[in-house]
This record gives sequence, structure tokens and C-alpha cells, in this order.
Amino acid sequence: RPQKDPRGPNIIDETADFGTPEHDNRVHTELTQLPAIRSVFQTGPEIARLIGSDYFNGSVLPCDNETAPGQWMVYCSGRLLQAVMAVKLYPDSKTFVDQPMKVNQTGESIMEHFEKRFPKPIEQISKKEVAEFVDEFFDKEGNELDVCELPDWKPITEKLAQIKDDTYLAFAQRLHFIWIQLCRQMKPEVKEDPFRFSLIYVPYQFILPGGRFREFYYWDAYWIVKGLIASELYSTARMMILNFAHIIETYGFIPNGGRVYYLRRSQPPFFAPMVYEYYLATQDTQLVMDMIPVIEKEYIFWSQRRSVNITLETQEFNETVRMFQYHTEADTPRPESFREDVLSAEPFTTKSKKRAFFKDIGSAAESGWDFSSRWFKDHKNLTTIETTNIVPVDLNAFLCYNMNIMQFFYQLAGNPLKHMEWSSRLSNFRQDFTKVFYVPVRKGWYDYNLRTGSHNTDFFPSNAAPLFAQCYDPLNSQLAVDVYNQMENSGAFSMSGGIPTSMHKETNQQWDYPNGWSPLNHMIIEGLRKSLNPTLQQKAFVLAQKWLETNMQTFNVSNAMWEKYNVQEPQGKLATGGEYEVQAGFGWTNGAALDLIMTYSDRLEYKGPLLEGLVGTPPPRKSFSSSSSSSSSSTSESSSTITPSSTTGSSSKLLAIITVTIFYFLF
Ligand SMILES: OC[C@H]1O[C@H](O[C@H]2O[C@H](CO)[C@@H](O)[C@H](O)[C@H]2O)[C@H](O)[C@@H](O)[C@@H]1O
Repeated sequence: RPQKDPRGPNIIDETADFGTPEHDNRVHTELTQLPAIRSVFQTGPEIARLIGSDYFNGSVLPCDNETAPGQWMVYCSGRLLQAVMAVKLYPDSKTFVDQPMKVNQTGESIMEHFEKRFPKPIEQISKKEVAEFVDEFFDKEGNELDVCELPDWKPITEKLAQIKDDTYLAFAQRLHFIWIQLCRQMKPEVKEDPFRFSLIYVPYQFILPGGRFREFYYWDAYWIVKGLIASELYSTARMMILNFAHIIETYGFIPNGGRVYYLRRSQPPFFAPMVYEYYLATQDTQLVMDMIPVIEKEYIFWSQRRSVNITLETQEFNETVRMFQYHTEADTPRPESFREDVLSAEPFTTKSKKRAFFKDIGSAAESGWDFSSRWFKDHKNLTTIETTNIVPVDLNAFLCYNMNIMQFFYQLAGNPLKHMEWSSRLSNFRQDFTKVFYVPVRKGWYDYNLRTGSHNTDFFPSNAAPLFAQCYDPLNSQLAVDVYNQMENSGAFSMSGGIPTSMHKETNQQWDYPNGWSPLNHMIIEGLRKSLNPTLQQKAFVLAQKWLETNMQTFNVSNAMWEKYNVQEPQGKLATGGEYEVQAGFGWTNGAALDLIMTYSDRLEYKGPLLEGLVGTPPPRKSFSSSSSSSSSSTSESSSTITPSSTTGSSSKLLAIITVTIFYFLF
């Protein structure tokens, strides 16, 4: 979020409440006229009894003695967690599991105190008692993180200077400032005394999404890295990558987010694409060499722990192929949404049905789409969730992209044997991918359901993931045209604010209509842009412009970027639905927007009414060095060949920096 006082990277107005939950709530209330805290469930002895039931014995926990030996009894299971959730200590269930234990406390000592003080059943413990206990033994959430300085941040960059349109330039500059607000580093005690924290230690500073998300998130980081590259923050992007490498070395995979309670599930696999984007921008071959074994290690996680055999029956013979699935092993309520999960599971009367439900819930969280009609049997109700029956087209397209990147990296590394190995893996997988997901009569790729043996041919942006990941032969541009037409026929491209997540209107889930998310809008735009078809490339531009206008118009009235938007509304409105309030910040929204602005910096033109919330900060236009260079994005249009971004001369850069520095100094 931009600073109130945009004078430079290190100036933070101490009196401003930017970045605080209070500010988020206030802005949100002003915008939506909704109460700041939406309370869906009421407390009561029956609910407390339900929350206090035994969910842990014989179950697979989200973190345990092996992965989080000092923390699991507090953050991933146990009666204290249940008591906090039963009394609804905080409006957001995630708050408690983010609170560090006080100095000199351990998980064991806290649980001993708790058992001694409260030998009674959970439903008999009052909210006041729980609140006092938590205050005595825990610090405030977020206390373990400090804001940090971005070593590579400059007020103006060459890429920014190339943006032709004044309004887009002003907007991009505001986004460029937000990185400063979202930078965090861990206090030394997280490394020295890790068992007091649910936060997972990483060695370098990083950019977080914002709001309630005060830790790294795996797939968010891909769009954050894209945005950092657009902002020329290469060393910050590198630190993000090195943090993930450290995590893979430690755990063998990247968890959903940087907290111990996420240690049983991942998120869409975007580590290799991050390294690839970084390489394109910097040509840093050494980093690629260093990351090759790390990417291989992550790939083993997906192959060994997240794959499934599918038997394809043809008239002549049966063939078994191996595809990937989102499928966590954990089968207890998610600690960060414990109360919500227990209440949603209420209709299930047996332990085994509840466990299956929790596993499908966790698996949907692994997909990043938590939650969506995409995972529901009846396309309406969360209780019909069946994520583990679904073989998702996007996950498989992303792993196809991983294989492609690996064959390219091994070529770069001068290792022909490994290059051949990954090339043939890729080519076999692409063939199997087509067999499993392509539906000829519906001219597109769709999720496959193991239970029904059929495809879900409804519109979801994930159907376009193979275009983005280029898990098809780009020479077959008719295929891309067909996919575009299918999506257009669904009406998904006719919304005034961008592309919705589905056309299912009755779920009230955050990954459904009318909500539009930046990663999905960006993915479709990029998929069309990377195609070899000029008409689709033009469509990509139109969609990009629409999405950016939604972002800009909402920024204009709220002075913030948001996690997701209601794309049904012409003026850009905040999204609702799901289990928490829409969050401000926001890492991937900024990243996707900055990347799109840089990609189309030569053609974007804002023609709408004056956006008063944006004017005031743009540096004087006349001082910028002009450049006729077109796209500064990493991936060139009309070809799957990638080219590094172009740059202007260093003297003009210096002039721009001096001019803008003077501007900030004066104003
Ligand atoms: O606390 C509920 C859920 O919140 C996260 O999900 C959402 O935010 C993430 C961060 O921006 C994003 O990656 C995800 O796609 C969103 O749905 C978290 O990732 C979930 O695991 C968590 O249960």
C-alpha cells in the first residue's frame, strides 16, 4: 500500500495507520457499507462442544512432532487451539495461530499450564479465561516481523519511464511504492528460538501479500516476482527465490505459506517459473545452475506424493497414465480456519466422513482456490466438496511448464543427457495431458473427475492454464482460438470489470462469480498473448486494459490495492464471499498489474474520467527520457521464444533519477 508520505523508500509516517487491520477494516467499511467484521457463526455451548470434540486422535495433523517438534501441540492440534476457537477469541481464526509464544515459554510448558488451569471440558471454559491465558503466554500476531528496506528500490526506473500514458504512469508509480510497505524481515529470535513461532524461518527478507497474510505464500510469490522484475527490484526477487530454495532444501517441498500449520500442503508449483522469469530478466545463469537440483527436488514431491494413475479406455486397448492432483494427507480442520471447518463439517455424522471432508478442504486450499464450485459435486455447496476426486487441468499444465523449463535449463547448463531426459518427459506428458484433459466436442481442456469418469466443461479460468503454460503445440493456433471462443461463449469475457472465476452465482465462495482474481486474469491474458495468433493477442490487450482499469478505479477511491475484485460492477467494487474479509495490500494484484502495465507500456491509454486519487504524485512528464521501445515484458508476443527486456541508456536513467529525486525533495 502506498505511503501517505511518498518521499522515498525509508520514510514511513509513524502516525499513519496504513498497513494496519484497523485501516483495512475502515476502508473496507467505507467502500462496501458492510460491517467491518462479518460474523457468520454465533458462539454457544453446542458449538463449543462440537469444536471441543476429538479431531486429533489417529488423524494426520497439519504439522506434527516431525515437522514442527516444538510447535505442533499449540498450532496444529490440542485443547488450547480448540478452546480459542470455541469461544471465538478473535473475529479471524487465523489470528491466534499467528501469535508467537512469549520468551521462555515452550509449547510443552504452555500446554502443561493450560491443562492444569483448565481440566474441565472445553465448553465450560469462558472467553474471559481463554483471553487471559492467551495474553499471559502469547505475544501479538505479527510481532516477529520487522518492516525492511528494499536495497534495490529507486523512485524511478527505466521501465517506469517508458510508460507513455500519464494516468498509467501515475498508477504504476503508486504500485512501485507499495513494495516498500510490503517488505518484511524476520527478527533474529525467529532463527535463534524457532520453536516459539508458527512462522517458518527464511534467511532473507521478502514481500508478503498484505493484510491478514503476514507470511510468504507460495503461488502469490510468482506474481510478486513478476512485479518486482517490472519494478527492477532484481535482488529482492532473488531473495524471494533463495528463501524458497531454503524451504525446499529443508522440507522437500514448498508449503502453502510460511507458517508451520501449512506444512502438510503446498500450492500451485510456481518455483521453476519464478526462477525462469528471474533468469529472463537478469541472464543470471549461475542462479539457474544453483536452482536446478532444487527444482528437481520439488518435482519429486509432486511425482511421489501428488500423483495418480488414470486408466484411459479406448476401443483397442486400455492405457494407464500418471497425472497430478491436489491432495493433502492432513485430515483435521485447518488450524487457521479451525472454527469454520468444524462448523462446515457439522452435517457429517461419522468420524470418517468428517475426516474425508477435512482432507478435501485442505486439498482445495492446496489448489489456491479455496473455495470454489469447481470442487463441489453439486457446484453449489461446500459440503459436497470432492477435490480429491478431481484431476485438475491447471496443476497438470503448471507441471508441464516445469518440465519445459527444466529441459531449457539443462540445455543452458550444457548437459545434453539431462536435457534429453526432460525433453522426452515433456513430450510424453504433453501427449498424455491431451488424452486426459482435451474434450474434442467442447474444443478445450477441462478438469477430469475420477468418480464420474467425465469432464467438468463449465467455464473456469483454469481451463486456459495450458495456453499460459504452453502445454500444447503453439503452432496449432486454432486450438488457442477454440479455447478462447469457448470461454467467450460462456459470457465470462463480457463482465465490465474483468474475468470472473466461474459463472456459478450461488456459492458465496471467494473463488466464484462475481469475483475476479489477478493471477487468473493475468494467466488468461498471458496465455492469449503468448499464442501465435494476432487476433488473440489483441484480445489479450483488451482484457488487460479492462482489468487494469478495475484496479485503477478502485485504487482511486480506496487508495489501496485489493486481493480480489467484484468484476460485475463497472466501477470496480470490492469482492465479498468466503471465510474472511477481502484484504488490502496486495502482493499479487500489484505484481500482475505492474507486469501488464510494463508489457503494454507503449499502447495503454486511459480515456475515462479524471482519477483524482491518482493525480498529485506523478513526477513531471517532460523530464523523462522517452523511448520508443515497445514491450518491456519478458516474453515476446507471437512467439514462444523468450527475449530479455530492453533498456535505455544509463545517462537518461541517471537524468530521470535525479529529476524525480529533486521532485520528491521539493514536494
Ligand atoms: O485462511 C484461509 C485461507 O487463506 C489463504 O488463501 C487465500 O489467500 C492466499 C494468500 O493470498 C492465496 O494464496 C489463496 O489462493 C487464497 O485463497 C491460504 O492460502 C489458505 O490455505 C487458507 O486456508
